[in-house]
Amino acid sequence: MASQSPLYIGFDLSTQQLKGLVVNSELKVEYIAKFDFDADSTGFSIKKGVMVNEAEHEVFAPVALWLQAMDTVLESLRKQGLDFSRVKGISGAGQQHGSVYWSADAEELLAKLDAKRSLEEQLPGAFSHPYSPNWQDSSTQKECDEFDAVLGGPEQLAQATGSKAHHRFTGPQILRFTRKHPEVYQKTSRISLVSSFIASLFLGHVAPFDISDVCGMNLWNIKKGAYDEAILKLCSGKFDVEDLKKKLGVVPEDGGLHLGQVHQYYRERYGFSADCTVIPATGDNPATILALPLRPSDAMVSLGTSTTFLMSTPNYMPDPATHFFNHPTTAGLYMFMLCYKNGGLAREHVRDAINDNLKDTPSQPWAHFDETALSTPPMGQHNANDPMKLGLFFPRPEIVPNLHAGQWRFTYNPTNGDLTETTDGWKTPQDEARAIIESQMLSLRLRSRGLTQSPGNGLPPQPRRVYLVGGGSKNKAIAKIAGEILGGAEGVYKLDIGDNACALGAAYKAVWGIERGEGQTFENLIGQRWKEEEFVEKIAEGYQKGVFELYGQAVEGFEAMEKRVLEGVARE
Ligand SMILES: Nc1ncnc2c1ncn2[C@@H]1O[C@H](COP(=O)(O)OP(=O)(O)O)[C@@H](O)[C@H]1O
Ligand SMILES: O=C(CO)[C@@H](O)[C@H](O)COP(=O)(O)O
Repeated sequence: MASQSPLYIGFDLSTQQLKGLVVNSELKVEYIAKFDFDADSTGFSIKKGVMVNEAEHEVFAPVALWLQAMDTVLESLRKQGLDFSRVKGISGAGQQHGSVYWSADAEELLAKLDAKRSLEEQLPGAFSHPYSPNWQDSSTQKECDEFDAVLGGPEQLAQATGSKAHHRFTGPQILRFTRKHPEVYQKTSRISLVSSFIASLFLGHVAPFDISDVCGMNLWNIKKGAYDEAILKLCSGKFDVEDLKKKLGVVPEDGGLHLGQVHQYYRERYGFSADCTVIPATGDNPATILALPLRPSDAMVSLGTSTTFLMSTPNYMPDPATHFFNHPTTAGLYMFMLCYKNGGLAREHVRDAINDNLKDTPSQPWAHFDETALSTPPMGQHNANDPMKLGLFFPRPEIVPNLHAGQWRFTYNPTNGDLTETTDGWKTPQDEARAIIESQMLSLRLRSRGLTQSPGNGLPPQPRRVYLVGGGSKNKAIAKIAGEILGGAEGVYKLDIGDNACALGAAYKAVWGIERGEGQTFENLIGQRWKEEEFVEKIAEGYQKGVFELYGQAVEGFEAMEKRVLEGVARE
């Protein structure tokens, strides 16, 4: 007989899909429902979840699409037999940086939701603008230049807000909105992030921003724990800064705060109980670090379409090349993040070139790529005296470092520091299988090395464990090379939850928000219930003496190579 433990829902509203995942108090997944925007929606001209205006480099999503998705996911959970009356908490994970513009009628429409009708039928009038700018948007170069300048330079902006200005960050997006749609901006009553939009739907009124996700706006002064007045002034454009403050609202510090009970609509339509509580939804990356009791010395690498590298750390060390956010649950901790546009797609290019070269597409499409990568020695050095082969593989413009699309190949001699841009000695595409994995992992090691410490026993600074999530985490060749480069005193692990890390993290956040004892941290509560043997699998060794140190030399060459390429591009 099914247990009658309380249940918790985590919603993941990502670029391409909405998921609803239900766990019990023991953290066991009981139900999952998924709505794929391209495959399952009706009435929207979207591709990969978004619409594009190439001329202005705009990427955006229709908000009504998300309403249709929420109606369908709730219906699907009902059809699967979920007893909604057992659900005690709801939280969520939203794609970061996207903003939702609410109309003057929003609060009334949310409050008066009629259980006989769908959200999609009732809420379109709640938005002053039907679209939400997406994280892939790059229309805000002018605004980013202004943001970077407002406190003196990108370093100062990163120091204050955790990041230099980025096209996708919500502050530059809002400033552009005030210019492109001034009348609509004036008619906008509130602005939500995708995360607080999810919470708003369930509360029946506009929810505040989440303490972690607010750091993806370039507006929040992380150390002061308040909006930065000078930046807000810039962001309000020609409009009143006090009015912008009202549109943004206050930001509660507690990530486990009880925002309120689920709205009557959900009680009548689905059978939620009156004591089901809404806990702040956060960004998808902050939610991902909540998918396990991550320790400050652990690292997570998400190998999806893009690559993200996440760590939880007590050290706030902002830099224009990286991101810091408040930790979503634990005051005094921060989330460190690197976000690359070139991840899975770039690896697929090399994989396809290798398959084409062999005139063979095996049923397991990664088989030749993996075999080639593993039979190539580190940096293609067959002998210790051979130069190291290093490259950058960016089929799409990259964020880290900020470079246009391109491919660059070098050789590097660590003994004398000789660095030459050349394809001499490179066997293409064979050498590229290992080189592309090395390139991606060396970039992570370069940018995270200031945050790692020695795990003891005389070992060099490195993560305690490296956890892999996302589509690429199925690949053991990538895991092996990741361990050789990043280390990991205890090894490289895969989270056994397929591609559901952020929905799971959101559901765990709801468990913690409702069931925590006085002062009990997320790590403590989830740590006590976490079943290591069921939830993670060790898939590769981490630190290996000799090879880790060899890659330490390669990091130096890699850093010099990036610098050389950036200088070259600046001269173009
Ligand atoms: N066996 C595999 N080896 C390497 N990469 C893989 C493998 N299986 C899937 N992938 C990669 O996973 C990526 C998709 O990951 P996923 O986490 O689902 O993406 P998203 O970020 O869109 O949610 C694709 O780019 C694909 O190349
Ligand atoms: O922009 C960022 C992080 O800064 C992205 O990681 C988005 O948060 C993307 O979410 P997905 O929908 O791809 O998961």
